[in-house]
Amino acid sequence: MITMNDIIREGHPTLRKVAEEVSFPLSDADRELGEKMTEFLKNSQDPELAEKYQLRGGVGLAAPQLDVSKRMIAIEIPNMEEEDGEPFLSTVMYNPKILSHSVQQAAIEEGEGCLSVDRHVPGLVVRNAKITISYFDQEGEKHKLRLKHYPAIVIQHELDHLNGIMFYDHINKQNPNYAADDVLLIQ
Ligand SMILES: Cc1nc(NNC(=O)[C@H](CC2CCCC2)CN(O)CO)c(F)c(N2CCN3CCOC[C@@H]3C2)n1
Ligand code: NI
Repeated sequence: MITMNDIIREGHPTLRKVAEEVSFPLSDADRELGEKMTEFLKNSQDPELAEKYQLRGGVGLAAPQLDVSKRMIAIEIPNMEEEDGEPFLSTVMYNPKILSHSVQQAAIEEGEGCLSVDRHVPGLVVRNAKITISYFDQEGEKHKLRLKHYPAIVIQHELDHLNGIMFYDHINKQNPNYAADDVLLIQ
């Protein structure tokens, strides 16, 4: 199983690389890696397992964070309403791509963190509020998905990792908490 030891930290060159597209049919390695990434996120959201294996909570994970420079991300966004309900979005996306996005921008009010960053970096990370993405699933089926607000932000954070971008690259140097007044702040 993936633990924090498998996650590379800022300063590791792979985090600044543009990752390579995945080819289909998936190799066993790429298939298995996707499954392990999902397993990590689920474990990290289980209080007992997170405690037992000292996992930091995660709702997304990108292959470059495991020193695998491939365009694949795992997303595990729980259902905010009922606790043990079906997750809002639980999937591994291969070769994800933003097809279009809103002019409207949004940011998580308390800022972002990253499993590859062992420090708190304060500041607003302004992103597109709505995105339309395409991606391939494990079977090579192409999907198109429209997302907004919190899930859209999570996906953009992960897509950044595939292009060697870290969340703090987006933070305003002069005034980290600056956001134009039309930027939607998300709890
Ligand atoms: C927002 C949030 N970020 C958590 N961590 N950071 C991450 O996921 C990084 C990616 C996120 C940082 C901001 C946008 C994407 C990982 N990244 O570095 C991958 O590139 C959380 F853990 C978390 N939640 C809320 C839901 N909760 C359900 C119960 O279990 C705990 C869990 C905590 N929400
Ligand atoms: Ni991250």
